[in-house]
Amino acid sequence: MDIIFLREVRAETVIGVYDWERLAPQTILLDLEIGIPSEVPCHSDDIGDTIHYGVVVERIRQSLAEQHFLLIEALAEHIARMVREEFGAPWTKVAVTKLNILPDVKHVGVMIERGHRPR
Ligand SMILES: Nc1nc2c(c(=O)[nH]1)N=C([C@H](O)[C@@H](O)CO)CN2
Repeated sequence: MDIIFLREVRAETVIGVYDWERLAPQTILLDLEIGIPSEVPCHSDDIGDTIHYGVVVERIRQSLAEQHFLLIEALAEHIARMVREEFGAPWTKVAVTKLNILPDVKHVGVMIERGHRPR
């Protein structure tokens, strides 16, 4: 399967289980791998045959501005579902990273995989 990847996408969202985290949006980083349904775009050279990564990023940022989660697990699941249901990806891997959350820990995060990844 051919895979589009996006590294360290910055997004603003309200996320966290504690009251102080619900007061204002924080910056998170997203890493995505998105399986593309076919090899057609490699031959057609046509954006209409693939998943437009710019549109994916805009959709995620828009959604996270409107929808808020307590857990990074739930946020990752939301993104994975959008990527699969709205963009037709058969498989995706989503990592969510929170910055400067724990003392003496650079980053914390979660990584999930959803869908089937053919060989
Ligand atoms: N497995 C998780 N553990 C924790 C989460 C989370 O989303 N998943 N969140 C928090 C707090 O929101 C934290 O970011 C602030 O201290 C704690 N543990």
